[in-house]
Amino acid sequence: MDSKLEMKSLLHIAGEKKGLLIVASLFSIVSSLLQIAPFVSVYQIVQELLQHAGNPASADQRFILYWGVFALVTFIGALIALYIGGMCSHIAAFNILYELRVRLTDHIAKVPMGYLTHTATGELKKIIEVSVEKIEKFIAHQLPDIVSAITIPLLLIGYLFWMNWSLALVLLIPIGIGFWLQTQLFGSESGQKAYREFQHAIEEMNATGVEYIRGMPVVKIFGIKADSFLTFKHAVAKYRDISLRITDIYKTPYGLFSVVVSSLFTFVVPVGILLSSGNAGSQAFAVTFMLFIILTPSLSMPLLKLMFVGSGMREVVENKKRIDAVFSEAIVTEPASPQIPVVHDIAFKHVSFAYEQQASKDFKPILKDIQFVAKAGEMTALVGPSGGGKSTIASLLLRFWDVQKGEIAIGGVPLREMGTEMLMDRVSFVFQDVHLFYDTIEANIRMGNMDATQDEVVAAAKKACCHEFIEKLALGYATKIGEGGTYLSGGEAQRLAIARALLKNAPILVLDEATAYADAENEKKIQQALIELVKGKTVIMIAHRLSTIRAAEQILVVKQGEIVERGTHDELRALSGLYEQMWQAHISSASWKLGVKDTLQADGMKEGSSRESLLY
Ligand SMILES: Nc1ncnc2c1ncn2[C@@H]1O[C@H](COP(=O)(O)OP(=O)(O)OP(=O)(O)O)[C@@H](O)[C@H]1O
Repeated sequence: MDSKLEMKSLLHIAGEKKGLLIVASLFSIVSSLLQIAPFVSVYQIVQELLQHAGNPASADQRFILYWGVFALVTFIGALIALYIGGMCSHIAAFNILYELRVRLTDHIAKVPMGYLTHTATGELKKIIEVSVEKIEKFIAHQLPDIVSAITIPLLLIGYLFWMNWSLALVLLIPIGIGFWLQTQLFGSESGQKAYREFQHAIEEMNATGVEYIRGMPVVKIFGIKADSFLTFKHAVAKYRDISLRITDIYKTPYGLFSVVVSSLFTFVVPVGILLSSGNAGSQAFAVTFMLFIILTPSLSMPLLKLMFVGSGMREVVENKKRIDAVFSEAIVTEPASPQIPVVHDIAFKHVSFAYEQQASKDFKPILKDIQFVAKAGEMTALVGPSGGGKSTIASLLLRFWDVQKGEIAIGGVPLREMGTEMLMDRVSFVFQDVHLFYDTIEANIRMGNMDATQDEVVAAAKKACCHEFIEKLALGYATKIGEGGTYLSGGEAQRLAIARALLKNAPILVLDEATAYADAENEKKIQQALIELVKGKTVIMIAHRLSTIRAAEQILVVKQGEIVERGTHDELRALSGLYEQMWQAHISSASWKLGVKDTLQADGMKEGSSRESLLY
């Protein structure tokens, strides 16, 4: 993006509070002008004193007093204007910050839920906090600075030209050199590339640094030396190299620019002396010359400020791009008049899906032509090798993503025609990673149904085998989860999630590896809780332990994004295919652990399993 477009896109954000920002910029200019005014007073007073150099007592006291008061008043005025300008730009900036954050969170609430993965949430948090803050800083501080840094030198140079054009012309030489150096500094392709790499290196170092600290337990447990955390080490080394390179690129033009712009009067003085030597006795020229010497430092300040505008602007443009990327994320379309499904069977009709867009070079279909019906009130189990696409099928049913080909329907109503709210009303899910909120146990269960009475919450907890451990806590249902409260085991958290789903009592249930974290004692309780949960529901269950889904009405074997086998447990075993291999592997791993007989009993794999007992 070239600098004009950069500025345009920034002004577009700023434009939302245009009026306030114009007022802020005007006050910023007024303040800068008023800050120069005392120098004019000094000029007038010195001129008066010089005119009466022979007899200073004869100088016009009232004139001197007038310019003295003028200096004081303009100085106070400059402070007031600075304050008002600052207030206006800050009010505008904080309003923009507020509106931007509200719009961002609003948009995020409408994007597909699958977008909010673990990594994306960290990145989103950074965008909402840091990127928006950078925009606020730019608008509150840099925008008024840019305006005054441009207008003040222009006005000053105009004034100095009016006073003495030949001397003023001399000033343009170092200023011109300064601007040329600026373009060398920030405008060159190599400079811009180095800056981008520098920013990237900082981000990489931050990200790997956080990862390094998070991974510290693994590093310690496995006795890995810190040196072997190579990604972080490389990131730090890369940052060091780029910092040195960027310093090397910038040091000469940066140093020269600072020197040239800070010492404007070293150019003015020799020329002034030269001109005054031809003007011997001209007191008026001497006084003008002095004015130049007084005013040139005021010219240097805004020019020096401008130098940092380039790098500051680039940073803010990068952050604006990140914000735009969130806004460009497509939102979930909602039907104008949602249709209500009457029955709750689920149909996947020729569904194909890829996480990437079709146009992306990484496009790789994860699901290919998935076709099945999960009948209402029955259990459909998804099994198969890891990475085959089971969780993806479940997440498509929850509309975490929209399918690219085919259609998913509940009771004949396509998900897109149903509306997210209606869909969420009809589906409960218990995932392997249970998310509990930093709130009381009761509030966490109640999330299943905000209107539930306390008795209903307790009843759900009892059915989900949570009541016992909750009662043992000092504050019972009022115990907070997380920091300052209690920490739950994986199995307890999962039972709490089941209680939540029980309270919701939705007709469709999606279970993903619900017993993943459980020990033998916990698992038995989870299974009991699940028996309560699945009663009369349409269930989609992802399971690795085949014994848990043995009595499912339908088992789908998913491999590399395709359903390769389907049927009941017995039908699939009779096929002697992948399911049979998995079943044999399951049996032998169980017998390896406990001995077949014990395991079969522990798993409830008795002949004639019914749906009620399938989860044992
Ligand atoms: N958010 C995502 N973005 C991109 N690819 C993904 C995402 N989630 C999963 N995948 C990929 O999709 C494929 C199927 O993953 P999925 O989790 O559906 O398989 P699975 O059968 O449930 O595996 P497991 O049994 O190990 O949980 C994998 O190759 C995985 O890398």
